[in-house]
Amino acid sequence: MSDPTHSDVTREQAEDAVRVLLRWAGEDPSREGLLDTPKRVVKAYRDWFSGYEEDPGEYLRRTFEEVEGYDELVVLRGIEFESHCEHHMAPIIGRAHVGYLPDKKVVGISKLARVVDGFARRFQVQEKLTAQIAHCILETLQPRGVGVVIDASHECMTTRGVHKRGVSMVTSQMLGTFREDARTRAEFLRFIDIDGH
Ligand SMILES: Nc1nc2c(ncn2[C@@H]2O[C@H](COP(=O)(O)OP(=O)(O)OP(=O)(O)O)[C@@H](O)[C@H]2O)c(=O)[nH]1
Repeated sequence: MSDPTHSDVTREQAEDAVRVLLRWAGEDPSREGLLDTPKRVVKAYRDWFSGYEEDPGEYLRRTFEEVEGYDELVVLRGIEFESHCEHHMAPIIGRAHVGYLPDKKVVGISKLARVVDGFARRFQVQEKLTAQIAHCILETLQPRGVGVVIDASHECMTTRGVHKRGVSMVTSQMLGTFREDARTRAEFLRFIDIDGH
């Protein structure tokens, strides 16, 4: 496990910060059950926040030329993701639905899920996450339109704060034809049928 390339904080310092939080909560970080906890937490953070090491747009650079004639809607729905809210550093668990109307360039479909993860694995606000995914696809793939809908639950309001379970937040970002043409947008929304998930 290496330190993030952009960070000026070492792994040892990050582990010390975890020990401080444990002590602050009333724990003894030197008791046996907690000895390896700082190491585990830092490892988990490298996983949860690996998005800072990525340029998600890079996933969309390789396109399929053989399918250049395809000019209808492409939708990947129900992309599970895990993120963390930047307010409480609590998990955001949800699904993203991503569609685009190609203009010559078509990508490998898994790359849309990689773009979602690249932005989700950072500290986020759901509206920002939704917009970042849509704008990244628009700028890199230059399709005629992009639509992103995210349906997610925020642990900052289920396990703490207002303690409301079974609540999900839905956000959408429509760009290009998805914004301008009601029929394209309606077809996308019909395809994703978010209540069906
Ligand atoms: N719009 C939006 N709000 C979010 C998101 N994630 C967390 N929040 C909200 O951010 C707000 C932060 O409000 P504050 O009043 O500063 O924080 P707080 O005292 O912890 O608020 P409570 O959660 O109400 O206890 C809360 O209302 C959260 O529910 C998100 O992705 N989008």
